[in-house]
Amino acid sequence: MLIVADENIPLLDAFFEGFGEIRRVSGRAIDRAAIEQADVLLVRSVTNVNRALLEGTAVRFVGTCTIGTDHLDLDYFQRAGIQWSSAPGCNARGVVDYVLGSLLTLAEIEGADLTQRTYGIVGAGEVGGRLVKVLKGLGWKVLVCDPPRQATEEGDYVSLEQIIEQCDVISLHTPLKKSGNGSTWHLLDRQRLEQLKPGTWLINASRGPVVDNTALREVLLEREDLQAVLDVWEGEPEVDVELAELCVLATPHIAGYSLDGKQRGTAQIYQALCAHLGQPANISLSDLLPEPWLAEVTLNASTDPAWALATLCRSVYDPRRDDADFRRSLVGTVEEQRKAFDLLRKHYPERREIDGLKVRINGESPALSSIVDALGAQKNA
Ligand SMILES: NC(=O)C1=CN([C@@H]2O[C@H](COP(=O)(O)OP(=O)(O)OC[C@H]3O[C@@H](n4cnc5c(N)ncnc54)[C@H](O)[C@@H]3O)[C@@H](O)[C@H]2O)C=CC1
Ligand SMILES: O=C(O)C(=O)[C@H](O)COP(=O)(O)O
Repeated sequence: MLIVADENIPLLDAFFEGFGEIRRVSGRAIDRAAIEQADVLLVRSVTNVNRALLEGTAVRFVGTCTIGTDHLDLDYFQRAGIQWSSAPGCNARGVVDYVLGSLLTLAEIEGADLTQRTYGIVGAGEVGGRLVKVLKGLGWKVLVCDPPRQATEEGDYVSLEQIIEQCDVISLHTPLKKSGNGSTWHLLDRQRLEQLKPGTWLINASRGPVVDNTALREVLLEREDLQAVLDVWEGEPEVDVELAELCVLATPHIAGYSLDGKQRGTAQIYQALCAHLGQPANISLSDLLPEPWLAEVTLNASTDPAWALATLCRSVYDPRRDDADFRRSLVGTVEEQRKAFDLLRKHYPERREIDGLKVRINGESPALSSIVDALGAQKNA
């Protein structure tokens, strides 16, 4: 069996060498010639997999080690009888940690009290659902907009219009659906961006085109009260540099780039391929994932809760480092910037997730205890 795989998929040998030959290719360079003889194609989000790529090849299984599937032509897969799998939820925790880190930075810059804001989460699936749980666990006011879930599930949902009217913070976690019923392309268009409440913080770690980037640039230029955090960009790896400069935090699509999340994505696709081939999945991620570099954090019971929250989040991840690296890369020609975008992602440093962190509290503190619980970190007696 020949497996053609994006070279940026971690643990390729550990999970897939038993299946046959693995041929590594740069994700953006995967073309028909590269996959002509392949039986299995393993990709990440940068490879568009569609009829033009697949028709006439031997590929019968496509795995994407990502949550998002907007780079896959699923209708064509169905028509052509091609099996496929994504990795639902694999890096959702990483995105939650990114949003928490962004909120801490915004609060510091604005001198704002995070406990007094109203949060609007748009899209309450793997990422948004976990984020809602963390924010509610912290005792913060959260509104949730998810029309597809609202149509099929019980729950307290509001409309996007209510989110725009009532929320001080809006975080977007919908998939990108480019057209048709339920399209999320330019979900935040110029009109909706103009309607944002004074002082709104807008965070987009979903897909770039969910926000009209040109309109956002223009609105940010007109309205100094708005603050934006962008991890994803229309047209990435090419980025609107002026828009990036207007953002409080700008990062190169790394919100979900925890080591745990990336390796979990590979493990999920391994399991899906085993199921496709009718084989047992004997390799376990827990045997491969290294111990976190930071095993434990100790807090004194007298620690201020806001300080404790910031310390715990930042001990695991602080998006200001990624923001600084990204801004340094926004120089030179467009081609150089595109390469830099990909290189920052390819050589991303090890980052772990908050729920792998052990926290020891010296003494009794119900306030600190509930913060640790809300973050999903582990309490060490
Ligand atoms: N920046 C990054 O590194 C990452 C970005 N992502 C992006 O985040 C997206 C969401 O991820 P998950 O939560 O795992 O997906 P999911 O599929 O579990 O949840 C998406 C939710 O959005 C809802 N939704 C769909 N259309 C909507 C609309 N118009 N308004 C409000 N809600 C709507 C769905 O009903 C669903 O509940 C992914 O599709 C991917 O594009 C995911 C992981 C990492
Ligand atoms: O899982 C997703 O969806 C994401 O957005 C991934 O974090 C994207 O990572 P790459 O596939 O672009 O490396």
